[in-house]
Amino acid sequence: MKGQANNNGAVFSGAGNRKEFFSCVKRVVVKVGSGILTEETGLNLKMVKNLSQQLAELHATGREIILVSSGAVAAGVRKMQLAKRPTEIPEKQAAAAVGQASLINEYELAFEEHNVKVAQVLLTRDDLAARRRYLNARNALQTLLAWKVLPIINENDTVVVAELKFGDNDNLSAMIAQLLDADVVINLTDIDGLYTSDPRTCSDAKIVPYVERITSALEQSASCHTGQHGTGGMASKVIAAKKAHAAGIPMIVAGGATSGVLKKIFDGEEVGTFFAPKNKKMAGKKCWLGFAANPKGLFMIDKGAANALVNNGKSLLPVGIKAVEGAFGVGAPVRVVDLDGRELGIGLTNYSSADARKIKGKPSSELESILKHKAYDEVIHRDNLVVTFEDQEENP
Ligand SMILES: Nc1ncnc2c1ncn2[C@@H]1O[C@H](COP(=O)(O)OP(=O)(O)O)[C@@H](O)[C@H]1O
Ligand SMILES: N[C@@H](CCC(=O)OP(=O)(O)O)C(=O)O
Repeated sequence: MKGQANNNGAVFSGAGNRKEFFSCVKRVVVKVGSGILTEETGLNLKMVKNLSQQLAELHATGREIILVSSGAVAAGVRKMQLAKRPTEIPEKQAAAAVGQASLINEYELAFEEHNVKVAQVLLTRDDLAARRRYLNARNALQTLLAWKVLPIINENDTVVVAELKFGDNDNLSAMIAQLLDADVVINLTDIDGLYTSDPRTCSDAKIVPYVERITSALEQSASCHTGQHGTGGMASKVIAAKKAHAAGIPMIVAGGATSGVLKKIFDGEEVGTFFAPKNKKMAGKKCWLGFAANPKGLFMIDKGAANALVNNGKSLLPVGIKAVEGAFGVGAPVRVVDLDGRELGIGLTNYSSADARKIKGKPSSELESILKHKAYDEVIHRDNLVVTFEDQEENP
């Protein structure tokens, strides 16, 4: 049996055991996409009310719910009666500001009907990249949950610049689940799950009810074609599922418009696509390092070192480093890639980029004579390394 308990006690023990798993789920991140939240005239108020009611029912069972809601840009576009979604960044950002106000206002009104208090949290990638700010965000969100308030999160689209974007809310919801050690991510979209290929272009596509591991073939089957208002399509959901999987958190992609979808999911019905988690939970600090930290440079390593890191749980020694890129100091997060450029992991470096360039390819016994000092044998110690590479078809 493949199962494991997390902090909140939810145990996933394999396909076919959804009911058992969901009966133990305590903390859940629900992500809702733009497509189902908007209609011709603006926000789809019926949908906002319907989802709020379902979420309030879940909240009343004592579960902790974090809502990641898209829809600000789409709502702003409609409110400003723009002919189409703007392509210019200032207009898109202005539309997000207009739309976010309507979005949170409608949620607040809808949740008030059920006596649930909500809070608006707008984040940029930068807020989670710095370790201290990551912990700040976690403390604030945990306080809201302790107060029984339901946080409604979106990317702070109005101020964020391209290189600091989460990219899409699928990704953001997986990172929030890691930040808060949630039991599950439920991604509600305009289609009832992952199909064998994009049903918009392939009429004989079939739904995939269960994904044990995300292979590159599966990634390729999920295209980045979106609905009218979406960002990232199914591709970004699969990438998000991969991040959640690596942290030991399952994710469900399901149709948000399916009647009573959340109840069905919590009753253990086989709706949507269930992405299984890895059978070992990743520690909070490693989640930050692997998925939120902003790498400042890169180590390219040889085959032997790649094998030692990925398959044998070893630290990175200077002898295996072939190239160093970037300018960084001691303690910075650095990406580790193999000779083909595939990311193997991210770690906190014991040596600056300048020193790493001097010692690359050298045995640890020579470090002292080269640098005139030697703090560590390892360039990245195992305890400060997150292996993100997971490809069952081909090991490095
Ligand atoms: N393999 C696939 N299975 C299901 N949907 C897919 C697939 N590939 C692409 N898609 C598209 O992804 C869309 C959902 O993504 P998106 O529009 O970004 O939704 P959201 O706004 O909910 O994030 C679907 O409408 C569908 O056309
Ligand atoms: N932050 C943006 C949504 C970005 C996004 O990922 O959209 P979607 O693919 O619809 O979940 C907004 O509120 O419009």
